Amino acid sequence: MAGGTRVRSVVAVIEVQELTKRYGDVTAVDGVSFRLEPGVVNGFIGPNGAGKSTTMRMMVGLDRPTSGRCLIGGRPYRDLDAPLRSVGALLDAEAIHPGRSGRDHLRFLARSHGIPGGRADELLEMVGLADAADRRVRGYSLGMRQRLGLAAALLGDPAALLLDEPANGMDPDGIIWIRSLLRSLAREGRAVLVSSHLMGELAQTADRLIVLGRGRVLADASVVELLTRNATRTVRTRTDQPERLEKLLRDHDAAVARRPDGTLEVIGPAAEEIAVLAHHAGILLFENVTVAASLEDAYLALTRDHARPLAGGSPR
Ligand SMILES: Nc1ncnc2c1ncn2[C@@H]1O[C@H](COP(=O)(O)OP(=O)(O)OP(=O)(O)O)[C@@H](O)[C@H]1O
Repeated sequence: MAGGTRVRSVVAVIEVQELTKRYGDVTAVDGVSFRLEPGVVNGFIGPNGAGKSTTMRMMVGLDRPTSGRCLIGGRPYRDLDAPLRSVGALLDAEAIHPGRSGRDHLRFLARSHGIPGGRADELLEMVGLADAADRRVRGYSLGMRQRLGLAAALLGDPAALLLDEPANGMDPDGIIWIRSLLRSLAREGRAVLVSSHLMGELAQTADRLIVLGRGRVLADASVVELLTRNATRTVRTRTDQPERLEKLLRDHDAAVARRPDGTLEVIGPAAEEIAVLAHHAGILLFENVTVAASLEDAYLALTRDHARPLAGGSPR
């Protein structure tokens, strides 16, 4: 990829400071602060309507904050000398002019920013659109538009990337491709912010996760920290005396749920402690395993009470 080895002149640290956006009675973004460092993939995750897109739009000056600011290498986006070299953004893949070909779209953007036209062809190749480059964007699928949007975001070889749901509309191969692309962009020293409302899309890609709910940051931590702090360890235990074991565990302050097949799901004691208790009580265990805590569980636990009621429906 272009620019991988050269020293970057643009500082990629991005500081979002107390950003707030109100639309009438709705506070879409409510005092959001975070910092993006070079070389890190930051997952920006939250339920529908949490305020991810609005935050990202404000970061590049597409929406005006009610209060707060975003500084890119110490300056607001509008004051950057070469914005496309500082921040590449994919915010709305549908916004591309439908009558132009993919190649014309990129060449037009390149020309208006003083970037050589050859860079457009290089990027079309990289995002897998070389064969479709001369077709009108009108005929592109959503996944193809996302690829074109990504190429546009990368035109200026930017130090930071803001990508709003880039995997939306991509096929499984596309999703795998985008994961490895984001990792390699970060390895080259770029700061990456990538949003999704699906933890599965970010779990294997992000180093850090910024979790948003109802316009507020609920967590900003590394994937490992988030897992240890928020996921609950469960032990699955099977015995021929489930009633006795359940009572014994409850007497030792464990939370126990009995499943229809008779296995017990235990929250509290570790598998070793359960084995020792059962042994002393003369209860035989057929199975006693720790069920790995998933990032999805941690995310759900965090956002459970922070889904925004969506118009015409109940809170999700
Ligand atoms: N132009 C607007 N006018 C009025 N309300 C808006 C506008 N843009 C966003 N909102 C509201 O702000 C809130 C945050 O929306 P936003 O699109 O930023 O959330 P999101 O986290 O990106 O959601 P999704 O995952 O669904 O894309 C929502 O309640 C939304 O309805």
